[in-house]
Amino acid sequence: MSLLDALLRQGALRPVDHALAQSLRRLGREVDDADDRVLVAAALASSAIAQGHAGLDLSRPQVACDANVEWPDATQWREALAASRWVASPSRDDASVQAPLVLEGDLLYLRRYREYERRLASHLRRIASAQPAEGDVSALAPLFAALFPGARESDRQARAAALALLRSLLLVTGGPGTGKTTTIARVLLLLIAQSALEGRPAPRIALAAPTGRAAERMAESLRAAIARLRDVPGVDAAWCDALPTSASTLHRLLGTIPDSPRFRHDADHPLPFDAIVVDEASMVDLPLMCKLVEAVPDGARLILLGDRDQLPSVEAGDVLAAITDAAGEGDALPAQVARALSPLLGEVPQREDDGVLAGHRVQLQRGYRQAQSLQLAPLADALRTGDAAHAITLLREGLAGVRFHEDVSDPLAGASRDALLAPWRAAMALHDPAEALRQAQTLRLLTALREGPQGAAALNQRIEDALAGVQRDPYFHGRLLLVTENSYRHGLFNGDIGVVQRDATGVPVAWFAGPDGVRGFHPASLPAHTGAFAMTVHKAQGSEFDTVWLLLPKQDARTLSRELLYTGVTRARRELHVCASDVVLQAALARHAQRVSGLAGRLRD
Ligand SMILES: Nc1ncnc2c1ncn2[C@@H]1O[C@H](COP(=O)(O)OP(=O)(O)OP(=O)(O)O)[C@@H](O)[C@H]1O
Repeated sequence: MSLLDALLRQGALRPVDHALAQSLRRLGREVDDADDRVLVAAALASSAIAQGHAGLDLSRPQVACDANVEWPDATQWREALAASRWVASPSRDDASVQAPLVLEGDLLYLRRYREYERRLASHLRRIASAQPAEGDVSALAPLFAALFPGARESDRQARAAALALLRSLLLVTGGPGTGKTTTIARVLLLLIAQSALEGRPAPRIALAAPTGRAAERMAESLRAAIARLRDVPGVDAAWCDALPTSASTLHRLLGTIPDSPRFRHDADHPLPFDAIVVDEASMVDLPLMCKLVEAVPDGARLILLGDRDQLPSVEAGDVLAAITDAAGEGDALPAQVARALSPLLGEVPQREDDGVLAGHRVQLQRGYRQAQSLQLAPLADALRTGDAAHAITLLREGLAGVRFHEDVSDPLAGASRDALLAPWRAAMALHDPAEALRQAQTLRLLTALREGPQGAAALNQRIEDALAGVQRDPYFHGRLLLVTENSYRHGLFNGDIGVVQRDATGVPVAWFAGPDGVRGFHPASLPAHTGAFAMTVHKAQGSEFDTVWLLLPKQDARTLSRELLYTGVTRARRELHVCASDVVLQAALARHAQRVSGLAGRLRD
């Protein structure tokens, strides 16, 4: 049996991957080029995209496909591909490729994804190598010192802000509550003050995030940060007034064109902004990040905020991780940059300027948000670093606000059932949509899986049965909804959460938060949606809840990883419940949500 047939028989390929291989086989017969290894590689390069990889790594095919087969030897496989007419082996920056597949080293790409990577790398280099026009930062020194009193004691937030003045491309990475938004509010204030001091118009600033919920949270945090800035001595109220207070989704920022994968803003029609700040950058996939950087005008700043330890984007990507890998830790600065920033930062450790992204990243380390009642940081650290023994000890010994329900596989049965349902029952008693939406954010049951008895779909069903009865109306008062596709017509986006309320006449209305208060829709007119009492950790990215119940499956599953656990627990603000066995925790923490990508290599060269 051919390898292609074996993979198909094991269910390791989707019909679309197989169809690609079949069409190459048909064409290949005509021209005597139908090597099974080439067809298999083509099918796997296609299926790899669906799993979030940019392409197929010939030296590690099992990363994209866990079938039980004997894989070809990587060297011979590469040679067979290099000899095929369907495969181009261009130089890294060659933009003239026509073949459907592209081989670079051990990486085999579908041409389109190799193009996304090539264009993304080239535009990141363009942005990174541009120098902002304003060179001298000394005039800002008094304001800088007022904003960052610890600037000379290696405060990372101060480092990030100072770098933002000098760099067109900056990555600010850090876990939840490390002050990314606070720092950005200060950066933007400094840019506005700089323009004012130099008699220039205030910079045009855009704030964006990959989902509507993340954009809302970003705007909320920024408004809170601006309110605090008004009390800092030396800060002019007019500068605060010039700060942006709303954020949009990336799709809205770039301007979707109905039925087209393209956006209104692109390299030929760049965004009309001087500074573009993108939050939750770990959720941005390769095609979208490519289109974003292409639309960044020459001379504008791009600031990416995110947590690289979180799950990567669902679609092909892990772009933030690749960029941060290429940029290094950022604990030391290239000598020239360190000198230019010394009026603000004093002495800063220096490093060789070794690559186009060196000195373009700062990792914030200290957490500030920690509620007294929730001692999350040690657990989050153990999960992030995959230290299973320590994580299990912490869970068993107890941390404030954290409950370990060891070996519990059904939190809807037994003692925890009422505790779980109580906040949703409380939301059902409310008649004000804004209040009900607020209450809806207080608790979430997060799962690793979507399907199966411990998947989000089945759990939602059971929660809805418990709340409204088996014979319920599908849109019962208090039902939580999760939008699962982007709809520009509605202004509703994948990941948006709504709540159903019955009006005085009993008609159901689904309410969602919007930029100017709540907005109501008739349920029948909504874009695709599901229940939202339980949701996957993937869908919860970019959101936070007062109380999180994290349920792991009874058995290990490929979707489990340290990134999934870290993302899940860091959604909790006040209280965290973990339902899992030690065996599954250990298996999950031994796995990385790794993604195959050539981006870091392209950015390092
Ligand atoms: N240097 C600081 N000193 C004191 N408090 C701070 C400092 N930086 C941030 N905080 C506080 O920590 C909290 C979290 O800050 P912020 O929202 O900026 O973090 P974040 O990294 O953007 O979080 P998230 O990733 O969850 O959005 C805020 O209440 C903020 O006031």
